[in-house]
Amino acid sequence: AEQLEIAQLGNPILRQNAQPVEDITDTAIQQLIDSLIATAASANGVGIAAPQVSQSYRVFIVASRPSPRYPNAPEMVPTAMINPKIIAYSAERVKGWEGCLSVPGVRGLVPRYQAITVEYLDRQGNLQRQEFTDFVARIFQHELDHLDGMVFVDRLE
Ligand SMILES: O=C(O)C[C@@H](Cc1ccccc1)[C@H](O)SCc1ccccc1
Ligand SMILES: [Zn+2]
Repeated sequence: AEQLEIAQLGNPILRQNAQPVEDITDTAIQQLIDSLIATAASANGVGIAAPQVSQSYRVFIVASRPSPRYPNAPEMVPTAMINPKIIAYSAERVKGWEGCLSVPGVRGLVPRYQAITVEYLDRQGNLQRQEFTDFVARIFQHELDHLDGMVFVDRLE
């Protein structure tokens, strides 16, 4: 699949509220998912959201893997999450370092819920309900923000 250009902060597409996906079987959506996976891999990302490749749809990829800053992050198969939402979250929030492919060269300490219960449709259209903690929870919240026109620098305390 093709690698797509990543919109940079200042591009209004990053500030829009993305649209829900109506038809998951649409080949355009399936191709978008493949391109998102390829783009995240080539950019060494652990996640990427459709608005970052200028497609204002509610879909993102979570692809956690160990990194120097998060050495015990789980190795995940890159997972497409369509029309995702958080249905429960922990009281406590944890600060952690984040970066963003749309904000190069910037790192910041961002407070995120330590544990979340989420629902999303997978690329086969099956409803998934899962609990994520720590780094994977952080990536999910970072990517969900992108669908709501938010960027991590908005959350720096
Ligand atoms: O722009 C994005 O959405 C990709 C983000 C994903 C991320 C969110 C929260 C915390 C860490 C990463 C990153 O830019 S991907 C690059 C990266 C990879 C591992 C650790 C930190 C940053
Ligand atoms: Zn980002």
